[in-house]
Amino acid sequence: MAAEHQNADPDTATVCDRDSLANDSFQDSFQTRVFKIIVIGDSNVGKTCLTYRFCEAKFLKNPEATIGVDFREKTLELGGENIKLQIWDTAGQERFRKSMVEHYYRSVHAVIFVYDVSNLASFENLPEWIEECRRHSVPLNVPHILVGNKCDLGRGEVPTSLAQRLADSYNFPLFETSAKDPAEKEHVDAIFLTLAHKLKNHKPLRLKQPSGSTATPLTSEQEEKKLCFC
Ligand SMILES: Nc1nc2c(ncn2[C@@H]2O[C@H](COP(=O)(O)OP(=O)(O)OP(=O)(O)O)[C@@H](O)[C@H]2O)c(=O)[nH]1
Repeated sequence: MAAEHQNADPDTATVCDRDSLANDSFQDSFQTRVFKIIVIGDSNVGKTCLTYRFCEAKFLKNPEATIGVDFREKTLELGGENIKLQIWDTAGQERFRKSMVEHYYRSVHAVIFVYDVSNLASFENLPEWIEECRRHSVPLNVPHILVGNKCDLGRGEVPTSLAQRLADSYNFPLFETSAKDPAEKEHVDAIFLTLAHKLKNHKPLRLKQPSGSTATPLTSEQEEKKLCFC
């Protein structure tokens, strides 16, 4: 199985949030605060490619449909503090979500909703994804972001004005970008950086070290990579 598309073991994947209190970040052994971000939306909108673009700074060619969940991690240095984003890339296809849905939403710190600007149905389905979050008790006060992906294909199906109206109605920030277009890399980074800044100030530092926090990211090399945006 390719390292970049390894599906997480549900048991392993939930260790970190099982041990953390709801909506509290926890510190890993390197004194880094860890935050869980879930990426949700219809199948094929580019959730995997967006996550990969941010974590690996590349466009993932020929991704397979996500089964259950993949997760990746990236550590950022913000204002002298290490912030680790643990990004849960969830399956859009219903048949691949069933057994995992409860895990996605548990102890989540932020939510990214993705639609495809060239696919109106993926935009029209957003309220259902938002409703699913509510059903699983994701607190309203955790940061939520709306992302229109595939802007390289044009916004013919979902103009910015339409997307902005929906974003305003929920009071979510809106980003439009492309995981494919290398020139959009900074915009993709900006999505995750915006969240990291919000999360950094969101909760006081939690000092307790969770026992057995052995969640395994897709690749270990991501942990080594640190971006300094100070
Ligand atoms: N043109 C274009 N294609 C993209 C972009 N992002 C992703 N794709 C393509 O869209 C398809 C689906 O991408 P994925 O990232 O696997 O989509 P997903 O939302 O993770 O899909 P599921 O795993 O089924 O939920 C692939 O063929 C990608 O190459 C983009 O920004 N522009």
